Amino acid sequence: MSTAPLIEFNNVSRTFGTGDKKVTAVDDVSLRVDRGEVYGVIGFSGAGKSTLIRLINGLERPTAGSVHVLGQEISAMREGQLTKVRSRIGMVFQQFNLFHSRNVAGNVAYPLKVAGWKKPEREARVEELLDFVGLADKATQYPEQLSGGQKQRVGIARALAAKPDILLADESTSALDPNTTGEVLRLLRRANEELGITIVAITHEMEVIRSIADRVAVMDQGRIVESGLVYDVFSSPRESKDASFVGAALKNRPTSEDVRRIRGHATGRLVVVSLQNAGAVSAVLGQAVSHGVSFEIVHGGMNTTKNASYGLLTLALEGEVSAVEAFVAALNSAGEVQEVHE
Ligand SMILES: Nc1ncnc2c1ncn2[C@@H]1O[C@H](COP(=O)(O)OP(=O)(O)OP(=O)(O)O)[C@@H](O)[C@H]1O
Repeated sequence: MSTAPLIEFNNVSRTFGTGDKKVTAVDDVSLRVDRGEVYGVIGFSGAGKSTLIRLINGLERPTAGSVHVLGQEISAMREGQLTKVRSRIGMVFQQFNLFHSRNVAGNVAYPLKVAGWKKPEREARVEELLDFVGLADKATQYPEQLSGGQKQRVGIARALAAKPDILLADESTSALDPNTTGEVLRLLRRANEELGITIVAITHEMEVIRSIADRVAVMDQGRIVESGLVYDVFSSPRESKDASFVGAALKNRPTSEDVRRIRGHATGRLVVVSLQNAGAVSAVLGQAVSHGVSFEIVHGGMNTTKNASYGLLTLALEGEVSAVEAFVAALNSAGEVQEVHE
């Protein structure tokens, strides 16, 4: 099997407007998404996530750089050539975008009709998909009769219908309540694991990245400020070069705002310790008294990603300078310690 990435961005920028009104929505982004992975992109509103996803299916064109999808340079294609590549990309939307005049089966069948599937094959495929998303009993119902989570499951079945290679999920759970969010995320994860589909999920919700992504890119003002395996990005106590609020929030590292709040009640040396080996860290914390040090946990906690736990604790340490120094050294042997800069 080819090891070429399924999606590759090379120094891609997309600007809108000119002069004073110029906005750089995507700024010199390079990334690659491999076959079979779930790639998450997280950032606040306006970070450039939607523009990035639209560059993948050719709805936007870069102002600079190139975008390759499924081995073809999509950014260099004429409109007419895009149809074929787009037929191999499914998309799930925040607002579901279902056809209200069609029932559930009709919505799922739609892309198959467009792709020219014959009726018997279409019907068999729709049945298979509704089974997969757990809505076999809702085939003849209409979207307005469904809950938000059910609507999104129809959206996912429709996106998977024509057996695409790539699924783009654009804030797929942002319109849902927490319970339903879990249900939809579990379904996306199954689509990846059981059907082998490559997923690119853009979101402002950490929960989405934590539960389904293998790798994550943190986007801020059009740039990717940090990227890597979710576990590595979330568990590293280091601040990124372009320390961003998103990055701090992702890792549960205190922002300067948090530090000001912490300083309202805690004195002492502030350190962040990584909980990659939580048992070892607890053991050291248990020895604080014998070091002549007292500590207060002022920020952080444990979290879980798709396949591991991680966490960062921020501690305020009190005691003689040398005692605190020795205690920090002991902590550092259990989990990486970083000072909190104020
Ligand atoms: N067609 C356009 N014309 C002008 N500016 C645009 C256009 N599309 C996006 N932008 C601007 O580019 C920046 C990035 O927008 P984008 O929608 O990609 O961000 P986002 O992270 O997806 O945010 P949101 O979640 O709010 O959609 C914003 O400042 C936005 O106003």
